[in-house]
Amino acid sequence: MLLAIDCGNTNTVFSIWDGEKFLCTLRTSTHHARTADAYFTWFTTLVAHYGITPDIQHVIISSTVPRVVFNLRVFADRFFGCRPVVVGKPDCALPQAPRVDEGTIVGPDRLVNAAGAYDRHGGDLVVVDFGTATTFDVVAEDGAYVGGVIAPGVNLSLEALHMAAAALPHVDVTTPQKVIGTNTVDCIQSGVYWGYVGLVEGICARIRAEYDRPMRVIGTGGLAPLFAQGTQLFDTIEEDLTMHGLTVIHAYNQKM
Ligand SMILES: Nc1ncnc2c1ncn2[C@@H]1O[C@H](COP(=O)(O)OP(=O)(O)O)[C@@H](O)[C@H]1O
Ligand SMILES: CC(C)(COP(=O)(O)O)[C@@H](O)C(=O)NCCC(=O)O
Ligand SMILES: [K+]
Repeated sequence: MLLAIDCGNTNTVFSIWDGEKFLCTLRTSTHHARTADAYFTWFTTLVAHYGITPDIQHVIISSTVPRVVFNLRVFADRFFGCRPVVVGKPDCALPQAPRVDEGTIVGPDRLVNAAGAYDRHGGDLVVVDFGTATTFDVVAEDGAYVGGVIAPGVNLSLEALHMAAAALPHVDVTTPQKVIGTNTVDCIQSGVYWGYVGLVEGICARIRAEYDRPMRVIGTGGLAPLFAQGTQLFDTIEEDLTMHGLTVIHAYNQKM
């Protein structure tokens, strides 16, 4: 069995892959100070709760936070006796090398999204990932990551508004009932929700115009289903896309 770990700037997600399906998906906040022992205590408690007795032989890690990788490596080594594959490190091969400016270190999550999306859909894609940042990853005809767009994430924008304006409260993102808010909270929710719908529609339209070939748009990340309610933009929403990409890259490295 494979343990796939996707560490974002906000959340770290663990999924157990038995070769055919994911047995479970566990989520914790991202903390570089969390020790290998703490990961294991949390992990064993939750898998027992789900009635799973995993037999982990392999671990693959993608992390947008470099500092957490050390403790995750120790976790893999100490508890599963294996050396993890870490996406973005020289010893992790990718099915298609990215084509970007020399010296650019592409976020591993974006390389993983590209590999997962290409495996499921073929090339000529935009993957929109609603994470801490909202990222747009362009996947070429041959499956290579060829660039994209990074925009501030939805929750980051809400937090910035609350921090900068003395009279504005912190609010959660939801689908507003109306565009014209008649109280402060509704006004903020409308601004962020419809602002983001406009942002993703506008950026994808411009990507399509510049790319000059038909492209499909795939949405992923925690907030993707919420935004899919407000636009016809997405061909599909796949919440497990990053995890799927990790299984694809792991299988590719096994064959090497
Ligand atoms: N279903 C949800 N409803 C509301 N907020 C969510 C949901 N899922 C994720 N979030 C929030 O969206 C943001 C991005 O989450 P996530 O996709 O886990 O980011 P990352 O991969 O960058 O760690 C976080 O602030 C998280 O709390
Ligand atoms: C853009 C990101 C911060 C997104 O991270 P996330 O929202 O998943 O936490 C991450 O992919 C990153 O640090 N990228 C490095 C720069 C780049 O991809 O070009
Ligand atoms: K992201």
